[in-house]
Amino acid sequence: MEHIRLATRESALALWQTEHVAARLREAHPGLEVELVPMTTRGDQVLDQPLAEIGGKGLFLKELEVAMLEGRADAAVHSLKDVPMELEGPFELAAVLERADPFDAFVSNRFAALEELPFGARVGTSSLRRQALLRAHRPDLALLDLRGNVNTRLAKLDAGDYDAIVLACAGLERLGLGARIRERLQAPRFIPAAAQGAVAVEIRAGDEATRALFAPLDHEATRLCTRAERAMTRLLGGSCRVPIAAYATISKDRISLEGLVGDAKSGQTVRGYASGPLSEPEKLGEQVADMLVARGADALLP
Ligand SMILES: NCc1[nH]cc(CCC(=O)O)c1CC(=O)O
Repeated sequence: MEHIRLATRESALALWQTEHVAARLREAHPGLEVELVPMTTRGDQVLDQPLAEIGGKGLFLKELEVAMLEGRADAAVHSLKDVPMELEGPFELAAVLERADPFDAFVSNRFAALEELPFGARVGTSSLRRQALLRAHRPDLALLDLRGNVNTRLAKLDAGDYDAIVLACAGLERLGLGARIRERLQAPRFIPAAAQGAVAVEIRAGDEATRALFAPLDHEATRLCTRAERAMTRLLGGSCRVPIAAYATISKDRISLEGLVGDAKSGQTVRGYASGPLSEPEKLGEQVADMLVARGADALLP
């Protein structure tokens, strides 16, 4: 193969991530011609409704998958966080790149940390997981919906619509906006969404030539951690409609997984934790999912 076309969303973050994949590909295969094929998705178009309400899995994937099926693209680059826990149709993941900062960022023009917000402050986020975690720590806050790409969200904060907003550190840093992070909301206090901070490459299932091109970009530790996180989330019926958090780390030859199920309205949370061998990340995900259910998570799930 001398030429490869990468489907991408048109947001600044998506373009950065796809340019990053393109650069890594050119580095791994000198002489390979890499072309970007930008497009918009339904998730980018419908901005007046919370994602949890638009529903439909893979809101950010469909148009990119159609482009692959119609032969207009050979691969699609996604934030793995936005990829459904189970890929639908004839697709597979060819690579999961090394994860950037997996945590959420507290961003504010007036306050240096979540704990410094005054009683009843207005915080913007439309992620049910972030709402549940914010409620759990600060039941007094007024949580307001906030949609749109990273720059749109920052513009709404700057316009004074919110006292603070919460979004992914990885997205801010990739866009050169790391200086806007006032506090990193780290685990175990704040657990991220499955695969937050990881970029993945999707291809047509069985396309071995394309899969081989991406093999050098795959990062084993990130792949193992995100497999455990995604298995746990999938077993709990996870989508954007439920506040589910999952975060795995590797130390030596063990993988550890922290899981959480919450309720965005009440701020109630159930937590679970386990560790296991590197060879069975899905089994670890299943163990933590079972633990969460045994501790009452099903009462919080729809
Ligand atoms: N849901 C949108 C989305 N998908 C991935 C990221 C950030 C980058 C990443 O997690 O890899 C974001 C923005 C955000 O959550 O603030």
